[in-house]
Amino acid sequence: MSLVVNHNKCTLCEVCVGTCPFNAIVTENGQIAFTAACKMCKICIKGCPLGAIGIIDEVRAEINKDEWKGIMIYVEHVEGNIHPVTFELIGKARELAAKINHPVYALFLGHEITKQADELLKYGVDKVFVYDNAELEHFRVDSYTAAFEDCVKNVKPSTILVGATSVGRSLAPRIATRFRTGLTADCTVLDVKENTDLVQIRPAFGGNIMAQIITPNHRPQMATVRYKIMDTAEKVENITGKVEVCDIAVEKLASQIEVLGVHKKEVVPGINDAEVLVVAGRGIKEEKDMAMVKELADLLGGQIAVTRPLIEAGWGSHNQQIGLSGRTVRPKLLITLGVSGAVQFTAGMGGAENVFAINNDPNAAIFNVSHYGIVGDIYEVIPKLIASIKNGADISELVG
Ligand SMILES: Cc1cc2nc3c(=O)[nH]c(=O)nc-3n(C[C@H](O)[C@H](O)[C@H](O)COP(=O)(O)OP(=O)(O)OC[C@H]3O[C@@H](n4cnc5c(N)ncnc54)[C@H](O)[C@@H]3O)c2cc1C
Repeated sequence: MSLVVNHNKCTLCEVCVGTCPFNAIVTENGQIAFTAACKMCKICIKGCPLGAIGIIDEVRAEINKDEWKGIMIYVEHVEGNIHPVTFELIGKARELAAKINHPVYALFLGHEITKQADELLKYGVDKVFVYDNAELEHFRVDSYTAAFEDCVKNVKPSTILVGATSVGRSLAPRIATRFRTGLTADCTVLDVKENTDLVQIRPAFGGNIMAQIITPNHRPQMATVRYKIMDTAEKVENITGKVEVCDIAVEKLASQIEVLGVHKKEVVPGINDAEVLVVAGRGIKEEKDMAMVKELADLLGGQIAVTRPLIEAGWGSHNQQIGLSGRTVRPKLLITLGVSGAVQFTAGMGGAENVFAINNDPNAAIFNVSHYGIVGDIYEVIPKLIASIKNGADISELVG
């Protein structure tokens, strides 16, 4: 369905412009026009004093899926230092591409980055499209969107995968809007059908269902994937891929954003990169008991993470929270202390190599996703664990 204006009736009174709650109606070239912000609420139809706005059923143009080929990943980087989520996206793209016999593409935008593009070829990318341009030195979303759009128009990839990072979450919806296509955020599983439709699977309704989303009538298909969800691509023995440096008119990269300066944030090791995590849950009764959790984490050379109730209690910072509304982690060892194992929590820890749960409820869901478990009171078990580590207990098997 779409809205149409009968220009014989319309007198450009602009009542519709004023009544649209989404500011989606504009006067363009002396005519009323609807922008992409239109939500089809139809208030304008009722509000038009001349009855000049109507609705028509659109005949959906059939998409020729054969015209769209390749799985493209967006290369996230800061000054050429490639973010590890990129290699995870390549790993998934290679797996999907092998199923449908498509090539794997990488899109690399920035300035003085062409040399680093070779690094991507080592991971089995068939072609790296590089836009190496002074206008792309800093991440300015309008310039990056323009270059991204240019590449998608020229290459016509069937699927685009972007890391669900701050940059990716800002860029991917803009590209989806430009191509009027679908975008599924924070996918946890991706698969592809024989007809090249991407099966995008992600938790929905607070993690209570796993939604399967497909984009059967549009191309490209787009998904964002969180860091630490997919496996990193293996390096290939024989590099066969190529780097293609792309030209784009400088005017297309014009930006409304002026970068006045760049202040680098101090890099604080986060729970995402920790090899050992000790997770405190609501089984911890008082804030002072966090000292016991810290002692255990320190002895194991690890970091403290928490469940959401502890953030709400103010006992941890948001960047320590694991789960659906927190971080995704993949440590070698994850010890949970008084954590029930709600789906919203376990959604963020599925990739942990060894999960060791301590809980006094033998029926706690956490035991369904743990490799080792102790049914017991954390206030008895943790001091014993700390004492035995201090006495030289060998935990190397767990920590890898
Ligand atoms: C949309 C949405 C998003 C959410 N996102 C997140 C998220 O990202 N991360 C997150 O963590 N939660 C999230 N939640 C909340 C989530 O549903 C759970 O409420 C939360 O994970 C429970 O935390 P918990 O396991 O610490 O507490 P509880 O569920 O209260 O579990 C405490 C556990 O400790 C055990 N216990 C108590 N005392 C002891 C003891 N002395 N010794 C041993 N064991 C003991 C109990 O048996 C129990 O199993 C979200 C919820 C919603 C609705």
